[in-house]
Amino acid sequence: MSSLLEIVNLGLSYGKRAVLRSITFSAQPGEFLGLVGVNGAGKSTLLDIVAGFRRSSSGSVVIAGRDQRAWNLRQMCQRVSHLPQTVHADLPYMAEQLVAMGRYPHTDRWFESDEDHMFIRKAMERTHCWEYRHRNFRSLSGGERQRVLLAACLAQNASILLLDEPSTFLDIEQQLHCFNVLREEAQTGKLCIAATHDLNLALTHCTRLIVLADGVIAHDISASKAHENNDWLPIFSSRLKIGNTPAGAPWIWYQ
Ligand SMILES: Nc1ncnc2c1ncn2[C@@H]1O[C@H](COP(=O)(O)OP(=O)(O)OP(=O)(O)O)[C@@H](O)[C@H]1O
Repeated sequence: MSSLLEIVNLGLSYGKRAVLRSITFSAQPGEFLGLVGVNGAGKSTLLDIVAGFRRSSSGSVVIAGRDQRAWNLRQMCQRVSHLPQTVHADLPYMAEQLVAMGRYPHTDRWFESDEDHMFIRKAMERTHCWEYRHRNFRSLSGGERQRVLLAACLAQNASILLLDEPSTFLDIEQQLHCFNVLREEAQTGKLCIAATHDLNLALTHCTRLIVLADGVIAHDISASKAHENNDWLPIFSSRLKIGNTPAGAPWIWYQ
């Protein structure tokens, strides 16, 4: 199967400090990658580069078989959606208007089409925020805002979803729901990449873990086999242990 995303020898330095070095991996439609690593490991930087918001110092990003720089902005936004780690909370829009912005790459009209409305409603229902579609974004709680922003990403209907800590601010039920929705997106043939600090959410929902450490990919492992080799765990903490859930899935606990 051809790669939807191919990253080759990517590097980024700030002055003399290399934040990312020799990052190389490819990913296929249907994969759900958990991008994990300690604070400052480079997760957001990598997602930002793939989204086209930051320029790498070296290397290349190939999206759907074509160098990222060969796509124009609209074409990029049709293919890649990005949920940033932080969004200004004072955006002066209703929740539904914000989600509608996810449709902009697909429309050249002033008003949204029936199809746009279908995507907007479906996305808001999936992230459980349709009921407050008429609320001002500024008036929503942190978790309610996060659900609206995730809905905007889904409404964009891009083939690659880049999500920077998508479960931030969400209660436990909504964290599980969020990762379930992303897994479902991947199962429809999209590629989801989520940066997260929740290793168990990643292990139980992602297909693969990319572990960043000191600016490089320290481990690239199948989530379902993550317990077969626990070399990657001490990167996070010496207090972590890995075992299995009653259903046989990998599970981490701390001492
Ligand atoms: N504009 C910048 N100038 C200098 N250093 C930067 C800049 N932007 C990011 N960095 C550094 O790059 C490193 C990687 O940052 P990044 O935000 O990608 O980490 P992260 O893995 O997403 O971290 P976290 O888990 O804390 O969100 C950090 O050490 C950060 O301080």
